[in-house]
Amino acid sequence: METVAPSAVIVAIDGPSGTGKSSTSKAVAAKLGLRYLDTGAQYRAITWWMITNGVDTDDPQAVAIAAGKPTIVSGTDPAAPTITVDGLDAAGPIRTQEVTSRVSAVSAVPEVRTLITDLQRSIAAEAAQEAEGIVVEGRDIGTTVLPDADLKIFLTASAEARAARRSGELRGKEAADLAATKEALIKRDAADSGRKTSPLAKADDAVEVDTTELTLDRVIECVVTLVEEKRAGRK
Ligand SMILES: Nc1ncnc2c1ncn2[C@@H]1O[C@H](COP(=O)(O)OP(=O)(O)O)[C@@H](O)[C@H]1O
Ligand SMILES: Nc1ccn([C@@H]2O[C@H](COP(=O)(O)OP(=O)(O)O)[C@@H](O)[C@H]2O)c(=O)n1
Repeated sequence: METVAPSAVIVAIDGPSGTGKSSTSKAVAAKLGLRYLDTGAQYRAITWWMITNGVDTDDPQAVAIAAGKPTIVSGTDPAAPTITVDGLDAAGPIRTQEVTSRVSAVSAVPEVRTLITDLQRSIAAEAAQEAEGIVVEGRDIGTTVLPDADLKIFLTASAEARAARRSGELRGKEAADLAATKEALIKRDAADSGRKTSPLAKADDAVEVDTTELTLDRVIECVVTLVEEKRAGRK
């Protein structure tokens, strides 16, 4: 029988791009001594591998055939999360506009989702056994990857607020104007929400938090309180 640390807590945080999933999840995990997993980084990593290995990301069959080839490893320290592909540091390359524009097509391929979902579940199981638990952020964590999570959060925010946050992060030659950022973001949300396999969706039992008018600190505080309430309720 699996041994799970008695206090281990599994937190799923989902939502569209720019709602604050990564910032919130990292901070909550750091504050509460939990591990942290950025599942979007894993889909970005496999997409980066497809691009650098000449796989046509618009060809689902080609992506499916290649899906098992790269080895993706995620480091789950919230203070310094890492991601490698075949031993190479992928943290920088996975954030390019090219990867961002192709990741929805790659992540919609069922073979890709099966492989990455299995990887995510094994990382979460390890964190529940060997650590205090984990905060896992993505699009389908509460609905599909970890349906038995102790706490599920679904973050939302207006498209305007999300685009403003995202374009504030872009620098130099990759800087896009606000309208273009908003358009790209809405297109990616539509692809992620509309795909057949495990679309972006709020789980029925998730707590929805609209972050449009909230500071990041306020969102973090709110999620920390919810996790603490969960832990207290189990004692
Ligand atoms: N509530 C908030 N108010 C203002 N800015 C925020 C808020 N939450 C996150 N941000 C900022 O928005 C950007 C995107 O946040 P991020 O956590 O990467 O979102 P996601 O992981 O959902 O795409 C970051 O620059 C972050 O600092
Ligand atoms: N659990 C997840 C996480 C991400 N993804 C895919 O990966 C992409 C990148 O996710 P991300 O979290 O890095 O995106 P941002 O919101 O940070 O821009 C998403 O647009 C989805 O296509 C997914 O399909 N399922």
